[in-house]
Amino acid sequence: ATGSAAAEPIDESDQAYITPVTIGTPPQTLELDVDTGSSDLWVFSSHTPPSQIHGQQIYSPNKSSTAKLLEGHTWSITYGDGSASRGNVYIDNFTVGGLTAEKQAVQCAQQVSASFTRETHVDGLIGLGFSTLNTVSPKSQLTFFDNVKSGLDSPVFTADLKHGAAGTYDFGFVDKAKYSGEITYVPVNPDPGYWAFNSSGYAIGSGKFSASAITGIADTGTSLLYLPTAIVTAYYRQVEGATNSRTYGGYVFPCSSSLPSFTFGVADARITIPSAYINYAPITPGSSTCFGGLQSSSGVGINIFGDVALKAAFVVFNGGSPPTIGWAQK
Ligand SMILES: C[C@H](Cc1ccc(C(C)(C)C)cc1)[C@H](NN)c1nnnn1Cc1ccc2c(c1)OCO2
Repeated sequence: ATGSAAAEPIDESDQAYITPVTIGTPPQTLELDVDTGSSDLWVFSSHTPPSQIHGQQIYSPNKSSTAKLLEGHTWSITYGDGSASRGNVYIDNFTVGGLTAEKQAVQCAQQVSASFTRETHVDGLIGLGFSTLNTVSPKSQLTFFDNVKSGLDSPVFTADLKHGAAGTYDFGFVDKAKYSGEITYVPVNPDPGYWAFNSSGYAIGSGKFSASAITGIADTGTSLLYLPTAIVTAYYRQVEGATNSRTYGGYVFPCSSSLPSFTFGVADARITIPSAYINYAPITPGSSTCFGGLQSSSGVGINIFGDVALKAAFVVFNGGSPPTIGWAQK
């Protein structure tokens, strides 16, 4: 089996991407944020206090003839940006891009933080990290990918995210039409539960490539690219008027500044992020000060190749044994 689903940016800065899914019988449609950096599949639901719902679509298990409460199980997650949610768990049919997991654990929110309430377009998250990170207790649950993997033509899913346009998540196959050149695969360390891999170094603009092993995670659920401070300061040294703002929590610069591109290595392959992707967004709508799409990882604790990096490439998340991750230009 194979599947293919759209990944639509929720705003003009590609802060997050949403993918349509259907849950239950008859099918209820929600739009979820595919997140390879976490492993809980949770949704706004009929159990979410109305005061915490601000336009989101909800899943009502009591309207699904195939929903079954997972008795005595709860979940609670706090994300690295401080966002959080918790609730109970139902087992139901879950379909993404024409691919159905019959008995998917659908975690229903009974509480969401203000950051989720504020994001009216996001009805929940599909965690596609490793199932070891799932927070359901007392028995942790499998991700959608782990549930459908054995039935896929190939145990993979791919991300083709785009800047200001709809991209795709494919399941079970690698679409040759979506990339150019060759895909370079490198090992993944699944122990932390993320798609952790080593980048081989970086270059700023047309500068020379600096070889250095950078361990990071490929995270579709994070907007920006977070790298070691030394790399980030070297980058913004080349940007007129760039400052590291305590007020805005990172590097900002005049929106009119010209920015160098940023290249990162994957083994002997090179992925170049166009400068436009690093001019992330005005600090507030209409401001002439812009926030950088490349920021220091020192406050985050881990290097994250988020959407700013991912949308410059075609990425293969290979769930075989051993797991690997593939990167190609496009
Ligand atoms: C933050 C997302 C999880 C999320 C996604 C979307 C949303 C909104 C819908 C409200 C837009 C909130 C939260 C990330 N996913 N793997 C994550 N979950 N746990 N760690 N990370 C990565 C990290 C960690 C720390 C950081 C960070 C990033 O950005 C700033 O500081």
